[in-house]
Amino acid sequence: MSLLEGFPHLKNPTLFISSVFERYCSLGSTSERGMDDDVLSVVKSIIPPLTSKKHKGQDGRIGIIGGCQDYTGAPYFAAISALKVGADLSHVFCTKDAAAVIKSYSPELIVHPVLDSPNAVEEIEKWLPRLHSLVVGPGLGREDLLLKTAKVIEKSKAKDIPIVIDADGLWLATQQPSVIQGYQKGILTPNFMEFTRLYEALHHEPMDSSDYQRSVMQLSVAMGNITVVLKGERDLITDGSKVISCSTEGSGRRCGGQGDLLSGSMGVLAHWAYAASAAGMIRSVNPSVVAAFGACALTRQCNSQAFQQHGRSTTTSDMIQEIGSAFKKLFES
Ligand SMILES: NC(=O)C1=CN([C@@H]2O[C@H](COP(=O)(O)OP(=O)(O)OC[C@H]3O[C@@H](n4cnc5c(N)ncnc54)[C@H](O)[C@@H]3O)[C@@H](O)[C@H]2O)[C@@H](O)CC1
Ligand SMILES: Nc1ncnc2c1ncn2[C@@H]1O[C@H](COP(=O)(O)OP(=O)(O)OP(=O)(O)O)[C@@H](O)[C@H]1O
Ligand SMILES: [Mg+2]
Repeated sequence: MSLLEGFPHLKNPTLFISSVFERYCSLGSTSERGMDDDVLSVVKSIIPPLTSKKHKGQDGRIGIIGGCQDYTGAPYFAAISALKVGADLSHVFCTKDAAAVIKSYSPELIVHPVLDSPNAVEEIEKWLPRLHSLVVGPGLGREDLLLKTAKVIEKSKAKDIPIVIDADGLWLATQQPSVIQGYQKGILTPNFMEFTRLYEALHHEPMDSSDYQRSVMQLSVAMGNITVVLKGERDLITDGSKVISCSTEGSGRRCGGQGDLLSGSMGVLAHWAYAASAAGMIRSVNPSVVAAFGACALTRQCNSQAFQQHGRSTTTSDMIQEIGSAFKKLFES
């Protein structure tokens, strides 16, 4: 379908983008394919052009907070995915013993072994003015590091930086919802278990598993209308006003690490979406929702492409190899 079909009166692309989004949000589930196309067109509009006029760093300096003795893969997957999506620099803030391991996976990442140092918050705070967005949680663990992380989140909010909270960052949000509650540039990306824990902590009752759309909307509202992405067979995305779903075809392969690819990608897209919004290129659309949809579609497309080649042996590293071509197929064609 032509993008302007149904909107012949709209000449202004900004208004057009707002309108397709409104139309998407208010439709039922019967024409999801067309709706996906409409939201994808909004995502396309936030992607910065590649020009010779830019300096290194302008398309994104992303920080990942996570990486401890047990988990080194998760922060690596998130950080390398951010680079592969198009960020210029990707920083990982992890513990000392995780740092050497993460560095050895890739020379492309900047790795700061600070998380378990006594002045961790100050060490990370130094970098915040140089970061465009933060992804908190992949491979962070659930121990005392969480307390330091809560302080970093507070400092980042004060600087108005988009913050994606995933994995063990969601454990922290479950213990202490106020750390992110009401912060409009915050995005939560729970899997089913993480969502259930968070829902039950906030609502003090079991979740109604017959109506996930309602539950995800309720959670977003309880969290002060921040954007929540419930990952699953269809990813449900809401900022508490409407629920949109992403059902880009993936595969039946559920290897660990796909969520890290998702949160790392979302970190970059959140920066781009908020930059596009600040420049007046998108209006009446929540940039967090746009970023969330883009990252979900991309992750699922990577999964589908990797599965076509590797079948049951597909791993997250295979999906990361597909980021370039999946991005091109979804957003640049
Ligand atoms: N290679 C790595 O280093 C990886 C580390 N990871 C890290 O591992 C830590 C724990 O993450 P988890 O995702 O395991 O945390 P959770 O405590 O949320 O565990 C989820 C568990 O629930 C199960 N589950 C998921 N969906 C379900 C559903 N619909 N119904 C029933 N059970 C379901 C999963 O099998 C998993 O064991 C995090 O720090 C995370 O970042 C993961 O990101 C995976 C990759
Ligand atoms: N049943 C499913 N069908 C298709 N895609 C799915 C399904 N479940 C999850 N996904 C996709 O996989 C991606 C990661 O979701 P998942 O629930 O595996 O996250 P996670 O448990 O946090 O992963 P990780 O192992 O990285 O922590 C999401 O983009 C989601 O769209
Ligand atoms: Mg996860």
